[in-house]
Amino acid sequence: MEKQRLIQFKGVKKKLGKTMILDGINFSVSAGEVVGITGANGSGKTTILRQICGFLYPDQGEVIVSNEIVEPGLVGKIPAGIGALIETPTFLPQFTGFQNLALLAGIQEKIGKETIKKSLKMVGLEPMDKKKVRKYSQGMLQRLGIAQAIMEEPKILLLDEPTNGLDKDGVDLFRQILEKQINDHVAIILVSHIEEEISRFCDKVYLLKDGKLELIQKQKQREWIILVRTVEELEQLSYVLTDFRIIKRVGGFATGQCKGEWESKQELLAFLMSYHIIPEKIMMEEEVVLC
Ligand SMILES: Nc1ncnc2c1ncn2[C@@H]1O[C@H](COP(=O)(O)OP(=O)(O)OP(=O)(O)O)[C@@H](O)[C@H]1O
Repeated sequence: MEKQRLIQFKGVKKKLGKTMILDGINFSVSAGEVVGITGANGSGKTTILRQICGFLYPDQGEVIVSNEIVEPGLVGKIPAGIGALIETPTFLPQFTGFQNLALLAGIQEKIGKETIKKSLKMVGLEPMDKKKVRKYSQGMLQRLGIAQAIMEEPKILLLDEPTNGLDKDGVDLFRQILEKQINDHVAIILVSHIEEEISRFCDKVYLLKDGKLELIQKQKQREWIILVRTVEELEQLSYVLTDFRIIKRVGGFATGQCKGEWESKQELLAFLMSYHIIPEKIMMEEEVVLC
């Protein structure tokens, strides 16, 4: 069964000032899919996100969100079902993080206090912290921005440089959140300059250059951890896997790491078994971080 396409760009052209920023853009994002967009500063990545939110409209072509053409008339109001973190999030400085989210949620009247608290906890912020947002660090603001984007359990999530300013714990929490959103079949666009981030999470990656989108990665590259009993087996792995490296032992086993496009552990296991290698265990990188 074909997955539901939640975002579609059809021949979208957009001029800003005298420059043609988007010059015939075509792409789509389905439920549960993560599409990455990368490109130089000023190439127009945020312009794409703004059009999905209805902050800007194409000069030519169509932007279709949840089966509806985005048309003028809703300026400044993000359509229902979209969670967005676009550029540096702005909040009211005299209020706490919780109060800010409660105010934003109050506008839509869709979620209660407990859901807001849950979102804050997911990003590692203490819901009842009395600290005002004006005293937040950049990383805390970014965490609050992510909480705001996910709190209404959107069907579509737009993330512009989401790990900006996050420390290692923040990045780990973000990874867990993204995994959850994918499992919940959210359609996600991730704009990022960080190659590692974009290649790990995205099913497809586009480069935006001179107003055109070029597909530069077709499938998600995940990091896999493979545990085996002997050093000889590690050596065998290094022959059959590209980009294979030996890492610190996990759980007492000889351990290696590689990058690859397998959809599941079973798929990787089948690949290794075709070379008569039977690993002790296969893990995804994030599982090792967690243990
Ligand atoms: N209202 C406007 N009028 C004229 N030009 C604009 C306007 N808004 C944005 N631009 C220009 O459009 C181009 C694309 O901007 P956009 O913010 O989409 O780029 P970006 O790829 O997101 O950049 P960055 O990586 O720096 O965030 C930039 O050159 C910007 O200066």
